[in-house]
Amino acid sequence: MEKFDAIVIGSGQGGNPLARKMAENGWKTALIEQRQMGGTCINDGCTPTKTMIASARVAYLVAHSEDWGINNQGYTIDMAAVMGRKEEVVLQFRNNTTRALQKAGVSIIYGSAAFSGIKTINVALHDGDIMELTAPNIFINTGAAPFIPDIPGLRDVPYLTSTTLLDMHAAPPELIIMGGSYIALEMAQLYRRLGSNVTIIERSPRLMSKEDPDVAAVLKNMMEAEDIQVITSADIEKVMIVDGHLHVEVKTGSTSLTITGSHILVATGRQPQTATLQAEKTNVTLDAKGYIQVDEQLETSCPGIYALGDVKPGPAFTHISYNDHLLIYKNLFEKAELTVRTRQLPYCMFTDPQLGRIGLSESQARLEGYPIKVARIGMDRVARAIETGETQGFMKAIVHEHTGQILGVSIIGTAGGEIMSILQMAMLGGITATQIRDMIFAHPLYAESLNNLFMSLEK
Ligand SMILES: Cc1cc2nc3c(=O)[nH]c(=O)nc-3n(C[C@H](O)[C@H](O)[C@H](O)COP(=O)(O)OP(=O)(O)OC[C@H]3O[C@@H](n4cnc5c(N)ncnc54)[C@H](O)[C@@H]3O)c2cc1C
Ligand SMILES: NC(=O)c1ccc[n+]([C@@H]2O[C@H](COP(=O)([O-])OP(=O)(O)OC[C@H]3O[C@@H](n4cnc5c(N)ncnc54)[C@H](O)[C@@H]3O)[C@@H](O)[C@H]2O)c1
Repeated sequence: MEKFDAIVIGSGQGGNPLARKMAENGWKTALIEQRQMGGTCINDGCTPTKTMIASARVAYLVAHSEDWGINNQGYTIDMAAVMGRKEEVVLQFRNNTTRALQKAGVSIIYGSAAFSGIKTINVALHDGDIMELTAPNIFINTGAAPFIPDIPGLRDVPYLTSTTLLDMHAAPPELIIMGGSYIALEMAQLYRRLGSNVTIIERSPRLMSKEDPDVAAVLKNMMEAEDIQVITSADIEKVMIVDGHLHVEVKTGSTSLTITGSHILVATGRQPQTATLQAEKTNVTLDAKGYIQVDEQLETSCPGIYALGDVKPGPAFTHISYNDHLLIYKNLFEKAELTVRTRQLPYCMFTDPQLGRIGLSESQARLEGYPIKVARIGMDRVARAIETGETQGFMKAIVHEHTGQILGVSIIGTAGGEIMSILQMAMLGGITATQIRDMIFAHPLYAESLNNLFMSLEK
């Protein structure tokens, strides 16, 4: 049995920087990965999707170039080039990750890890051997994988997940998407722009159902403006193949529909990758859904074993996994007393235009009884948006009525995530709505309209 100071299971967005820093601090560190370095974000998630979304946006701009007074003679999509570009960026990020870990002296072990005892791990190596490891400090960063709901017929058809869709070398002619949240909306617009006919089928009454109704309404308009069919309040009753074509039987209210298509993408959420970890051999507790339970400092019920990223309950974003590593690292090596309780939770959905979000939504703030004022301005009143011809969406900020502090932000519009981040900084620094109303921003930035956003409170 080989002894280490630290073992990281999974090359996720928290595990990689943590392994590197521990090794740089002199800890003998092993990182075990069963697939590819870089985990979901680099290989199947953020990096490939955002790279392809960039190609899809170019296709959209070329298709609509006449709106900006530019005529063109038509265009074709070179899917091999789109995929090649995506694969190059993924490879670059994956190789950078591997190099950084190797440089720091991390022992990278390719194989599938499972606990064999409290602080001991067996790795089923890719060559068929078993390697035994032990360490006083173990960090579980095994992430999540697509959740496939139990719908009659679904498992009998060749359904796609976000991972397998990204491996297709042609856009599906008719793509049915189950789900109406992050993955569904980003993929719907991406593949529509690459030539697919797309139908979204969402169980909740609206898209992105955790967001405010006005946000969901803009998202629905955005999808429909690109001829993406959106069906909400939908119960999928059955999936089958008829004459080589997919049929999805849907009930919405009292109406029954059959949606047909060539491909179906299941985007109904993700589940933690803990099934093969054999956590029962340690004192690590899982919840009913298989997530690893942690305290506010991300330590599991077994002292010395921590969990980072999507494998624990809570928001599943790359930046959260990354911040998990920072919290653990600072607590272990710098004697900080950081907890997850007070940290900010920004996020951005990369539809075009983007949805940038942080803090309380308007509905949440009202439900929780905060005394609030709502600042709101349509993007069609933002000078920069009018000039660039991209006026979909709005900026909205939830402001505490008495203190002027910003409690939450929803920006749906071009550069929505970037504008949200400006207000995130204001929230962190305690800068009030009035201060931002009167601040000088360079003209004519999108940010300049933050003046007008907070002027709307005076009306
Ligand atoms: C299509 C898509 C798009 C996304 N876009 C965004 C985005 O734009 N922004 C954003 O913030 N988030 C996005 N996400 C979410 C983001 O990818 C995850 O939150 C992020 O990757 C965090 O992952 P992690 O650190 O928990 O682990 P992961 O990155 O999931 O890595 C876990 C690793 O552990 C390995 N592993 C699992 N079990 C074992 C085992 N037993 N032994 C050894 N290795 C094991 C896995 O192979 C994997 O490589 C997206 C996700 C998807 C699917
Ligand atoms: N830009 C980003 O940050 C980004 C992008 C992609 C993914 N992600 C992360 O990946 C995770 C997974 O994303 P996701 O969109 O798959 O999951 P999700 O959990 O956000 O949404 C799943 C959606 O599927 C719907 N649904 C569930 N069962 C259904 C059914 N039987 N029929 C129809 N609809 C059904 C739900 O109502 C929900 O709207 C998210 O937690 C997100 O944090 C983030």
